[in-house]
Amino acid sequence: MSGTSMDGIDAALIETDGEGVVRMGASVELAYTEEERALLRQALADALPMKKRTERPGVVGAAERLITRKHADIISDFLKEHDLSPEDIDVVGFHGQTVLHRPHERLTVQIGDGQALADSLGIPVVHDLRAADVAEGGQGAPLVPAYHQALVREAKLAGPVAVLNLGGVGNITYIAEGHDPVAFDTGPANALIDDLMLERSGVAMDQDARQALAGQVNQEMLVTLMTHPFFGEKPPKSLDRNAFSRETVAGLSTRDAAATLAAFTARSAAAARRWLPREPRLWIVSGGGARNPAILKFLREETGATVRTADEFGWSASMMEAQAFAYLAVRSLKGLPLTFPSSTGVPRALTGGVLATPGQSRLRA
Ligand SMILES: Nc1ncnc2c1ncn2[C@@H]1O[C@H](COP(=O)(O)OP(=O)(O)OP(=O)(O)O)[C@@H](O)[C@H]1O
Ligand SMILES: CC(=O)N[C@H]1[C@@H]2OC[C@@H](O2)[C@@H](O)[C@@H]1O[C@H](C)C(=O)O
Repeated sequence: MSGTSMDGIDAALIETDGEGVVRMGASVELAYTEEERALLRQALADALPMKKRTERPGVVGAAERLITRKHADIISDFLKEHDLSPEDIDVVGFHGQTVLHRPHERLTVQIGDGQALADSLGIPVVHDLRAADVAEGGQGAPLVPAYHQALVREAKLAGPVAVLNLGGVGNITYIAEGHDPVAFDTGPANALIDDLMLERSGVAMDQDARQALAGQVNQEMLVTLMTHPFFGEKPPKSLDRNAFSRETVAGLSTRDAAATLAAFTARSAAAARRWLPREPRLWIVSGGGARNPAILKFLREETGATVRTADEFGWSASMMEAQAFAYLAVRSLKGLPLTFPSSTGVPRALTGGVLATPGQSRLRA
């Protein structure tokens, strides 16, 4: 998985039948270099005029080659490190890098060449996991809810439970018995904070919320930030990485701006309750935001509920998404649904993903 924060690639091994999660295995992360990150940021800018998902304007093609190569590297290094051979792995779930996400135009673009990855690894690859949903009128995101549901089911947690993933942007999955997962994007998570820190300090992260915890939330600006029309929209709804702007906090000191943006992330997540069938009793936070104590503190204040991190349940806050795409790949092979009317708004529960078998391209040629 290479997520919207573009910090790097996460790879995780799981054993699953596509229903329950049988076993979580080892994982690894590979950070992008500053130059690679700059290329990806440029690719996001160059992708803006895209009208068809096959177009590769500007540096998008170069970024796609980078994404494919880096994923091949991380997986083959992982296999070596753990003394595994390609035959030990049934399938790789390859999300790719989202460069454009405009579901209302039925367009979502994840770059990464699944066939080339399958050929290079000698392992079948399931890729392009959002396209089918968007083609059927779904939001194409979030996709992780099916995995959240499997985890909550296995942990036998009394519902309703909210699993909040805080990556570049945030998304929530509401799980209660007898329900398909209710899920949608909540608002910003770390992307605004990262962009602020990059601009102010040259490093794209407020490590351990050192700035935010030392700052004061500007309540007036927080109210202004919450006037964004996205929060009034009824789900299903999903976000592009750059949907929100940090312009409002531009005049604040770094610590106050970081505090205000962390509070913005928490308040927008809490605002999601408006669209849930019932108030969650327990919030489980995953993604990089689980490592931001300011966001967790504000979320406790905003919701008044129990807020825990995924790690506290023996899950992995940082590897949840990588594991989820492995899980989804298996579901795809079995034709099981990846998305639901209650998650992406797709008219019926739908499977997705494209299977690339090693050597297929040569056979076709
Ligand atoms: N120790 C930390 N302190 C503060 N923030 C952190 C810490 N560790 C990670 N983060 C934040 O988490 C972000 C990465 O989160 P994550 O890996 O979940 O995102 P992603 O998978 O790229 O995004 P998405 O879920 O949107 O696709 C970083 O950009 C950073 O802002
Ligand atoms: C289009 C796209 O890549 N969306 C991401 C993004 O990052 C978080 C949020 O927005 C989520 O909807 C989605 O990723 C997660 C992994 C998902 O689909 O569940």
